[in-house]
Amino acid sequence: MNAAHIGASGGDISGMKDMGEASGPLLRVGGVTKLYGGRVGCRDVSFDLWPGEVMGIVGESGSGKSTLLSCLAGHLAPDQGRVIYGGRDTVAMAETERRHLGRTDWAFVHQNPRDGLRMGVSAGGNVGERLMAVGARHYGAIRETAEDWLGRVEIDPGRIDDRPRQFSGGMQQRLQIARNLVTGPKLVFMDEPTGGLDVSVQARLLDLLRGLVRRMGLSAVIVTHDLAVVRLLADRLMVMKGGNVVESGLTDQVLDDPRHAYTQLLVSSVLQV
Ligand SMILES: Nc1ncnc2c1ncn2[C@@H]1O[C@H](COP(=O)(O)OP(=O)(O)OP(=O)(O)O)[C@@H](O)[C@H]1O
Repeated sequence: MNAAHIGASGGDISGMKDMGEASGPLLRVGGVTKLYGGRVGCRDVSFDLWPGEVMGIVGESGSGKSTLLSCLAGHLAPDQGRVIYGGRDTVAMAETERRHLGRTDWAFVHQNPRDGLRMGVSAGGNVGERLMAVGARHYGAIRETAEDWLGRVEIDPGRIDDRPRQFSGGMQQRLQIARNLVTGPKLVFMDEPTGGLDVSVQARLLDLLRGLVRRMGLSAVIVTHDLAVVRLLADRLMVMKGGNVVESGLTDQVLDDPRHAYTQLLVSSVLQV
């Protein structure tokens, strides 16, 4: 997907004229740096994300994946750099505008479904709430859409009135995905979406995610330490180490022919498991 664009991303996003145009990148990340005191969270990260493209970010624990994702999604203010969406720098945006984007154009899937769901609200309420946040008002239509979405994420629509805590971990994660996707976001951030689940549950979730991403033509940035996740979902890959991107490229290319010694180690350590 978008192979013609691969490699077009670079460190310098100044002087680019097509920011925000329909034919241009959906997200332009330039020189994003976040320090925690003297410690590097992430340093000078730049890339373009094109419509319909899935970018995977991999690396060992502490490599800076979550810090970068938080900076991109506006949960954390970078010390330097720009995150251009729709022609506007979201770093410089007012908090209220960023929150609006979070309801309309963006979605964020947390590793722990408890961070992305309202545990005291029914499954249908969790999905319906997002629709209401973007203006839906008709109760019958909201409930119908919620039922449809429960089905799409393989949850029995008959359980629409159950609370998430009555669901298994895998079901909770699928409900979180339904809550996030029901409004048709343009860009989805995912932080270890299959983390903390049993292997068989992970496989089913991955399969479901892959289907949804492809069918909806979603653009996504997915953080994971699991190379199987990026192999299945990501068009392109960035490998992080010590807060820096050490290698990037088409997923299959990077995984099948890793250039950087660290990526070679990551790939070979998976093969040895
Ligand atoms: N709130 C914080 N305060 C201080 N240092 C932090 C904070 N959050 C992260 N760091 C440091 O920033 C670096 C990158 O951490 P980060 O959590 O982004 O990595 P990660 O690749 O997401 O790791 P994991 O896979 O374990 O979540 C690490 O050295 C970490 O110790």
